[in-house]
Amino acid sequence: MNVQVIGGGMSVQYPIHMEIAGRVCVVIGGGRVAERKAHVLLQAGAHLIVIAPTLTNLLYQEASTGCFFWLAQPYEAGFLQRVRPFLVFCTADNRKVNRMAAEEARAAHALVNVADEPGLSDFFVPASIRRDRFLLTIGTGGLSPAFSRSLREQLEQAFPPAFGLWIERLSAIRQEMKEKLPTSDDRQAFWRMALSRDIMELVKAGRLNRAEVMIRHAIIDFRPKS
Ligand SMILES: C[C@@]1(CC(=O)O)c2cc3[nH]c(cc4nc(cc5[nH]c(cc(n2)[C@H]1CCC(=O)O)[C@@](C)(CC(=O)O)[C@@H]5CCC(=O)O)C(CC(=O)O)=C4CCC(=O)O)c(CCC(=O)O)c3CC(=O)O
Ligand SMILES: NC(=O)C1=CN([C@@H]2O[C@H](COP(=O)(O)OP(=O)(O)OC[C@H]3O[C@@H](n4cnc5c(N)ncnc54)[C@H](O)[C@@H]3O)[C@@H](O)[C@H]2O)C=CC1
Repeated sequence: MNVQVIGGGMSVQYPIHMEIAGRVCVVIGGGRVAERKAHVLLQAGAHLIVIAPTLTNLLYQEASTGCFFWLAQPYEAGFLQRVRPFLVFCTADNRKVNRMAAEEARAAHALVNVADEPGLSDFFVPASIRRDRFLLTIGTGGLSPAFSRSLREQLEQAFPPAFGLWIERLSAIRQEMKEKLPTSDDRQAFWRMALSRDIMELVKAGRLNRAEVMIRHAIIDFRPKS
């Protein structure tokens, strides 16, 4: 079969929320940047290995309680070939070490993030707001990480903890609607109508019961096309 690869050439990034639970991920370096990357990896359930001669105090405590495996030494060539990780983060404060590790990671078919040379990265880490399964991410294509952070700080308060519970409730109603409305077009029309601004305001105010009642009223009023 003759397969043609079509497209490519655009220099904007593809947004993706990745499942990494149980996958082996390696962070090289144990400083402030490593700490940020490691925490998001641990939250997502990665099997984390950190390779660094020194750790921040917080990472040291976490390593001591078994949150991740700490290889307490400088990065050594050959390690990534043996471990074959899924994701590799090069965050040493040494450009040569990061470059060498990135090259080896790529040879081992891992996806690589290089903290001091964005041009060598397969992906960037966005700023994020998480409320359980709800996840909002912000990126600038590497142009201004400080802007990503500042916007994240400004948006935090617009997403109260109730968001996590709310999407769990929506998921339950969604399952019910799959039975009530058999066609995908009707379900799409229903949710576009039901998730109104009023509902969003109720959720933001933590009034989840009231918001759910309004959605359930919308179910009664909804007239499917098919
Ligand atoms: C390309 C990318 C690669 C990657 O790391 O994935 C990258 C690269 C670099 N960052 C640098 C600096 C800073 N990074 C931050 C903060 C964050 N950086 C993050 C991501 C990313 N940073 C990716 C692009 C994301 C995007 O597209 O916007 C965040 C969002 C996520 C996270 O790291 O977890 C996290 C905020 C988390 C939060 O709080 O919400 C701050 C602000 C601060 O710390 O206050 C500064 C100082 C100010 C400044 O320089 O802007 C430098 C120069 C280093 C140097 O000068 O030595 C490089 C290298 C270069 O640009 O050459
Ligand atoms: N991408 C990003 O978000 C950012 C990237 N940076 C860049 O990231 C790098 C790290 O910054 P910080 O974490 O603030 O530095 P840091 O000084 O807090 O930590 C450096 C870490 O690298 C480790 N290290 C040094 N040599 C090593 C080796 N051979 N093998 C393994 N680990 C080694 C040290 O033990 C230490 O844990 C710098 O190059 C900095 O320019 C800085 C800020 C943000």
